[in-house]
Amino acid sequence: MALDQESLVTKEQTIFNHIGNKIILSDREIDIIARLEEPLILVLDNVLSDEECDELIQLSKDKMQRSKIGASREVNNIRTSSGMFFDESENPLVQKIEMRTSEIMGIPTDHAEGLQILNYLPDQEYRAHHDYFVPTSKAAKNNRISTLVMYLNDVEEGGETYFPKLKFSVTPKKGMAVYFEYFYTNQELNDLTLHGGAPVVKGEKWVATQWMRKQRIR
Ligand SMILES: O=C(O)CCC(=O)C(=O)O
Ligand SMILES: [Fe+2]
Repeated sequence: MALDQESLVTKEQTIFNHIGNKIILSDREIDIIARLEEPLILVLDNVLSDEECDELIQLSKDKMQRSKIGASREVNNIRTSSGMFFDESENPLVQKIEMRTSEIMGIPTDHAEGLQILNYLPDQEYRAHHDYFVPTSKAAKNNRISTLVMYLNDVEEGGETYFPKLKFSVTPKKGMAVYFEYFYTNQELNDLTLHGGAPVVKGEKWVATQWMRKQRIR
C-alpha cells in the first residue's frame, strides 16, 4: 500500500490510553463526555470537586499578577488574563491534584509542570496558540506533550476553549476539563491542536492548566 493511503487507515499512537467512557482512579471516577480521535481531544467531567475548585481559586487569588508569557516573560497581548503557577507539590491540595492529573494523562508526576491558574475578566482572552515550544527554543529540548485545562467555575457568557483549525469549542463548566495531546509523529496533527481561550463576555473565568513534559523535570 502506498504511504499516503496507509496514513489514511492507520491511527497514530496516543498517550492517553484509558478504555471506555470512564476513567477509574483510586479516589474518583471521571466521565469521558466527548472525544475527537485525531488529534485526540477529550471533554472530561467530574475531574475536580466543587470544593477543590473553590479552594484552588482561594489559594491563588492572593498571588495573582498580570500573566507573563514567552521567553522574555513580558506582559503582552496574546494573553490578557492574570495568572500564577503553584510550585510543584506546593500544598496538599496541589499535590493531590498532581497525582490525579498524572493518572488521567498517563504520565508520571515528575514530568508535570507546576499547576498554572488563570483568571479572565470580561474582554480578557488567550489568543490562539500551541502549548508546545518551537523547535528552535531552549525549552523544546524537553518539550510539552499534553495539556489538561480544568475549569474552576461556570462562566456566564463566553470564555470557551476553542480549536480554530478543528472548528471545535468547549464551554467552561465547573469541575470539567478538556484534554489534548500533541506528541504525534505527524506534525500536522500537532499543529491542529492550536487553541485559545475566547474572550469572557459576562462573569469571570478561572482555569487550572496542567502541562506534561516528554522527560522528567523534577
Ligand atoms: O483558558 C482556556 O480556555 C485555555 C487555556 C490555555 O490554553 C492554556 O492555559 O494554555
Ligand atoms: Fe494553551
